[in-house]
Amino acid sequence: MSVIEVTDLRKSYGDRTVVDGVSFAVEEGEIFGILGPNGAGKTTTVECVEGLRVPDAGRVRVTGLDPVADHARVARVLGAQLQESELQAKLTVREALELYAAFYPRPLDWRPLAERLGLTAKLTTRFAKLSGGQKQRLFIALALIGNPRAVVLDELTTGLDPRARRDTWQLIEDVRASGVTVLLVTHFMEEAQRLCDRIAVIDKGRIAALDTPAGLIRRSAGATVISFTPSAALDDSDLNALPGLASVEHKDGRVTLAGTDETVNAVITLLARSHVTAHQLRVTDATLDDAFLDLTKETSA
Ligand SMILES: Nc1ncnc2c1ncn2[C@@H]1O[C@H](COP(=O)(O)OP(=O)(O)OP(=O)(O)O)[C@@H](O)[C@H]1O
Repeated sequence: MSVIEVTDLRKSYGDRTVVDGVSFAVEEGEIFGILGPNGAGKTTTVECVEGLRVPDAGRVRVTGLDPVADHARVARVLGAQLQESELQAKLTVREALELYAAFYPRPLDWRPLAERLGLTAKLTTRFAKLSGGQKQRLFIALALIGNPRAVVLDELTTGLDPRARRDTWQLIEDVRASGVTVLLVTHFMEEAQRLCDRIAVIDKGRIAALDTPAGLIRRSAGATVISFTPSAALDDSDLNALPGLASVEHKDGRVTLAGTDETVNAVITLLARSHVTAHQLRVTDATLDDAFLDLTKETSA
């Protein structure tokens, strides 16, 4: 059984449909990413998983339980990261940990948890005095304190500096290594590429693609990019006829082609046949960024 199962989820606000038939399943021990542009419906989707919103249609199960009908039991198996505004400014780190531990029947011991998250030196510090990274670490601790099987982390690293973001990534990897399944909502491609086993790309309330990061890159047009400055002009019709070609661009005497490995081989053959030398030849893999733009471009046009 999957830890989280979402089947044909639909949710509208008034006459605006923001989640329009979303389905995915998160397996035990996975870091599963939900990636999408602003307003795509990511938060609404995970709030339905958490039982904070009631779906209009479709089915959501968390370890087989309905998050709305079985809200109390779901809250015990699914940890949720809190939004900043939900903690009182004067609460110390220790008080917050003790308070939240008291909500659960079998909480983790907060001391080793605080130690693991690098909060031991901050136990007497009030919430308002914590840095952005320390607050995020506390939110992770509070999401884990109930000893959940899975945890939802929504935009956890937004607003953090690059160092704090990297530290948080390490923590998320540690959380998974400790056996907790992670559902991660993010805007950051690099974060998704680095952390997630699989990613659902959500756009306008629908799943545009669901695959591993490498699979998403492979399936987008133009997974390989080749660029060079030709010693003599190449015939455009020859370039356009290259197999697997996704796009051709000419700029400042440089030719940039997006395509597949087949395109690379064919362009090399074409250059040799045309006796044209390719100066500063570069072949690079597309990034998840490129794949994301490609996967969401049809619906955003
Ligand atoms: N309670 C609500 N009432 C009306 N509209 C809402 C409500 N909550 C969200 N929306 C709208 O639904 C759409 C989807 O919002 P949602 O927060 O799910 O998107 P998101 O993908 O998480 O976006 P972001 O990345 O910007 O957080 C947005 O246009 C938002 O303005």
